[in-house]
Amino acid sequence: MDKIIVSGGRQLKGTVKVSGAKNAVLPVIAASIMANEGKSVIHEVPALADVETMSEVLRNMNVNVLSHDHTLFIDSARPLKTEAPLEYVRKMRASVLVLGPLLARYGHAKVAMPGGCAIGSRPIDQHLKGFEAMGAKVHVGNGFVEAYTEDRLKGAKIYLDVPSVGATENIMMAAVLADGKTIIENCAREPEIVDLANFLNKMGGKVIGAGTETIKIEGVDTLKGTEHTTIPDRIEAGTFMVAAAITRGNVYLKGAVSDHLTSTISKLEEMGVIIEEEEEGLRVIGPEKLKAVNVKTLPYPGFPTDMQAQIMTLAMKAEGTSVISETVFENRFMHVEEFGRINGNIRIEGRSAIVEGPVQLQGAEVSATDLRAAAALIIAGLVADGYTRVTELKHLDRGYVNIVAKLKQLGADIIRVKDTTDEEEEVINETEDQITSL
Ligand SMILES: CC(=O)N[C@H]1[C@@H](OP(=O)(O)OP(=O)(O)OC[C@H]2O[C@@H](n3ccc(=O)[nH]c3=O)[C@H](O)[C@@H]2O)O[C@H](CO)[C@@H](O)[C@@H]1O
Ligand SMILES: C=C(OP(=O)(O)O)C(=O)O
Repeated sequence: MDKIIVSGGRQLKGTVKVSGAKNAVLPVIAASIMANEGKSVIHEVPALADVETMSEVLRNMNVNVLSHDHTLFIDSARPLKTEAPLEYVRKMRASVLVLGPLLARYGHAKVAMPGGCAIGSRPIDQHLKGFEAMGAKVHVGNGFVEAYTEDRLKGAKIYLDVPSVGATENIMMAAVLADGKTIIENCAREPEIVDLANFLNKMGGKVIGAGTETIKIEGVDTLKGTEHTTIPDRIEAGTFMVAAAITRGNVYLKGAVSDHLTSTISKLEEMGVIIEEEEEGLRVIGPEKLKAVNVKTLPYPGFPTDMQAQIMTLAMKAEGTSVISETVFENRFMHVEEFGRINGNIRIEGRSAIVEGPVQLQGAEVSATDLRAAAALIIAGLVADGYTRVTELKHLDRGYVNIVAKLKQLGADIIRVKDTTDEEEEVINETEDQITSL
């Protein structure tokens, strides 16, 4: 088991390039299998475990997927298998995004049923409701969800009970090849939805309204492969913004799109962080003193749940009481216990975390309970006394490209080691020696 060791106290300075967005590229890869002619070429693909898992899901279905230099070449022209087994869904819930494309192209899809996960129960009832409205029969049993239709899917009017990102994507993909018009109401408005709609339209689809509450799709008969560049990862950008702010640093985030980060920028500015828009990205300057803030996570354009743990780290260093409420997932405060280990002063009241600051964080061994908790704990380590050791890095590897190298490039004292105590101790001793000799 690998560990990341961070020694606190360095200000982050310099430039970092934002990678392509995990949550944009995964649905795009899933959608590409609807092409029955031509290859899809996807650029700015982040080198992440989730991208590898999604590529494996496709290969297992007989799709030809090649990866070279941040570009994926996907050829799905030959007949495909229409199943995705549990080994993939267990690694990555986004595997369920092949349901819509397979059902639309082949009239059949069988995918292992994703269970709950660390952050909540995460049902897929809204995805299935959409497929049923389009005429599919859906059967859930023996750990699988299977959807089938003898005729082509039919366009339908679908109202989502919650603006689910995954349900909007799955239904939008299925509807592109359906017969007639589909209207999805109360849909998710995330930039990743817009990116997927752009990709589908380049494949020959007819999708309008992505980015608003209502998406209208006119079904077409066939789709072909196309070329596409993944949008920059707004959550990775936000994570580095917090890292810059907490270390009183000065970091230029090349590629960060301010329009995708409005709520994050607004909350950081409320805390006193200086954010300047430059030609190709954002500059973030951390203040001497941070101010407490109240944050409530909401579907886009509200404050992202995927930034909740990171802003909580910042709140621990801010003067006063911050209230951080999580309304998207019912169990996304597991990092609070880990923050307690490093001297955080946080109590949970219902769906809110009450954060008293500022505290002097103290390095300790902490476990990354989910992807964003991993990033938040690393950020905490940047300003903690001594060494913070972060374990359970499998979550981190799903969603951050080279985070250690990127932070190091900005001046952080950070290293990733294999879990051999000797090696770890050696690294710590060497680092301590270096620091003493400065
Ligand atoms: C790969 C990807 O893009 N993941 C993102 C996506 O996840 P994902 O697409 O899984 O998240 P959803 O938007 O679907 O979930 C939001 C809420 O809706 C509920 N729900 C969802 C579907 C459904 O059929 N029924 C239902 O009740 C969920 O339990 C959750 O409480 O959006 C989340 C919310 O912004 C982000 O945290 C994830 O990073
Ligand atoms: C929750 C997340 O992702 P996923 O939906 O892939 O689990 C995330 O990116 O923070």
